[in-house]
Amino acid sequence: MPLMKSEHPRRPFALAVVILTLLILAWLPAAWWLSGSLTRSEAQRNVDDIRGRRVEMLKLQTSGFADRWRYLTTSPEIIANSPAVLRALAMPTHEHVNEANHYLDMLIERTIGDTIWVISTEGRIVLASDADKPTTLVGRTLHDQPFFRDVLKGQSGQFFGHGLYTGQPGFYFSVPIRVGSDIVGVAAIKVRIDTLDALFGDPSILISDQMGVVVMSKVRGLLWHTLPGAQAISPSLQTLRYGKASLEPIGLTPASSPLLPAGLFHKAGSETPYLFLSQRDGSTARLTLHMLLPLPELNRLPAQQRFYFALIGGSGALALALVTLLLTYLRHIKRLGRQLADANHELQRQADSDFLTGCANRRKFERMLEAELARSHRYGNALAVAIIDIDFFKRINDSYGHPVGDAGLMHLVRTVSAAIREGDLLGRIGGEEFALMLPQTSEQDADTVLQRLRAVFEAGGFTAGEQRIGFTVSIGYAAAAEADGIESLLQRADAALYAAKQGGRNRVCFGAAPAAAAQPNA
Ligand SMILES: Nc1nc2c(ncn2[C@@H]2O[C@H](COP(=O)(O)OP(=O)(O)OP(=O)(O)O)[C@@H](O)[C@H]2O)c(=O)[nH]1
Repeated sequence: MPLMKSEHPRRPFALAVVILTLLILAWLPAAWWLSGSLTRSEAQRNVDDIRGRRVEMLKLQTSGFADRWRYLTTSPEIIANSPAVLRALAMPTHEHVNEANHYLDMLIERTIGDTIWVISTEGRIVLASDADKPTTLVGRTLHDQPFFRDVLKGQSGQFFGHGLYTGQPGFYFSVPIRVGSDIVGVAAIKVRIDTLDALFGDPSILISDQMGVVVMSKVRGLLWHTLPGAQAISPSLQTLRYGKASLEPIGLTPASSPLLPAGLFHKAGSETPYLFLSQRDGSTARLTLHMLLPLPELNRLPAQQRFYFALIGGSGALALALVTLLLTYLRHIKRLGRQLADANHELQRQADSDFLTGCANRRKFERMLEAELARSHRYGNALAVAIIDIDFFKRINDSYGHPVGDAGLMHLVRTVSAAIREGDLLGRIGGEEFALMLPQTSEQDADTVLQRLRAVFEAGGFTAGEQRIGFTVSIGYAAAAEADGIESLLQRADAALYAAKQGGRNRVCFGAAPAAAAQPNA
């Protein structure tokens, strides 16, 4: 029997690699999903944070703008009731006109407006905040402009349009100037889109009018474009109000990427997600402030997901590898331990066995006899020991050769082993000398067993090649006495064997104990 089982040492690790590969294949999709949801929730947190801050900012901008707008819209009423203006209209002397122009100049400074005009009922500008400037429109006629024509008919309020002479777009606020029930003129104030632009430092802010058209944006590409949800405007009205026959939509579509938080937009032609916020104040009911903020950092979400995947997937795979290898290693160590124990057991068996016949050798036989003799002394059990020796064995060796002699020895072991009980033990204690231990066996029982054995050898034989070879055995035995150690017991059996040989061989002799020694359970 080989000392170690010939298991290939790499096999458990090959199995571990297969298991690990399967585990990693199952783990990777889970890690990808995990990294996606981690990226998404982190992006959601960031966007919520930005949205919260930007909404506050937009509210502040809107309320600041609304204050200025309110003052702008109430200015025409102040002008219409100004004594200086009324005086200049009633009595347009050089002095009254100068005084009124000076007043209008002071007033415009306090608003975000660009120009104040007082227009006569014929539509001619008679007073202006910029009357002393070369670019002034004093003396020009505005009778076709809605902010004059409609106001003269009794309407008043806010108008959007393009300057008749400058072509510049802007908002006009105008009211009729009354003396008693008569309309004696129109007070108007204009604020240019450019001026509104300059009010806002933030390029992400834009303003739309009540039609949903962008009327103020620092980003030129957005100006005069329509926002999502804008009203349909007829081409004629578009030309009249905005000086354009067609208005393009701004091109915002809701962004739908699995990694992006909800509520973001894409602008046509750009991959960058945008945050779009709107804020309206009651006093600027016809204007809405918006914030269109690009969030380029969100373009990195796929890269971030890949990074998390590398991190989560990699560390998970590493942990799986370590656990799998550790478990495999522990299993391997356990298996090696088992193999070592088996090998030790086998070594012990071989150390205790006779190399030729496989029965117990002298060392083992004496150890077992020692233990059995101690048991016999402790419990008073009977114990018999016999020594069996082949008669004229030398002749077999000499006649047929040593290998045939060996076969004879093996025949003896086979024959004796088949004839004895399970608790009995046969050991080879010399060249062709065997000892037989018979526990729980009295002298008489031993005699019976040994006589039968002797007879079996006498009648039987073994085959070597073509030959049938027989031999007889001589047996000497002794029964354990109280004072016996294994030496004295074996000595008596040996002396009995000697007697059997002397007595003519092929016989069984008993080696009685000295008279003083009592024999248990004889
Ligand atoms: N084939 C073989 N022969 C062995 C072995 N061990 C001892 N012998 C032989 O056993 C023989 C013992 O011879 P002797 O002691 O003269 O005894 P015997 O020929 O059996 O004669 P008696 O015992 O007096 O009947 C010797 O020739 C040994 O060489 C062994 O392992 N194999």
